[in-house]
Amino acid sequence: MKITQAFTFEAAHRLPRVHESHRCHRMHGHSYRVDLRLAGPVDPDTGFVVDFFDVEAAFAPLLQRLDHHCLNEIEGLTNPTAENIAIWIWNHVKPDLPQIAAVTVWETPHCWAEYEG
Ligand SMILES: Nc1nc2c(c(=O)[nH]1)N=C([C@H](O)[C@H](O)COP(=O)(O)OP(=O)(O)OP(=O)(O)O)CN2
Ligand SMILES: [Zn+2]
Repeated sequence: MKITQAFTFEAAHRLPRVHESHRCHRMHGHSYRVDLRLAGPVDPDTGFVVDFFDVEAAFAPLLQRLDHHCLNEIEGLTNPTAENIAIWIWNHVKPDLPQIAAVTVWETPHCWAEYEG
């Protein structure tokens, strides 16, 4: 069974590795969405793979580090592409949510990166 919980945060970033003529070289912001997908058996007692409340609690400290921050200033996110943000979230959330199966980072409603570990 797979379950997914979505979160949103606002953040600023710039992409230091693109050419200075690329508009994303300049500081700008996005309303990000993060989907955490978890996979595993349904517990016959609870009916849950994982309680959504537990997913929320596990992700809360990371959300706090991301929301209304400049992503480039976060350790491990000096090049904060959607791909690198997805990997960073995976690496930080995996110890508390071992059932994690995919992290999807939506930079805009049309562009996203999905990491499956
Ligand atoms: N593979 C990737 N390509 C790009 C990434 C990325 O993370 N991975 N990131 C960017 C920039 O961050 C850029 O800001 C993306 O936003 P954009 O698609 O330009 O959308 P905007 O909302 O900023 O612009 P509109 O076209 O006006 O909606 C670029 N490439
Ligand atoms: Zn951007």
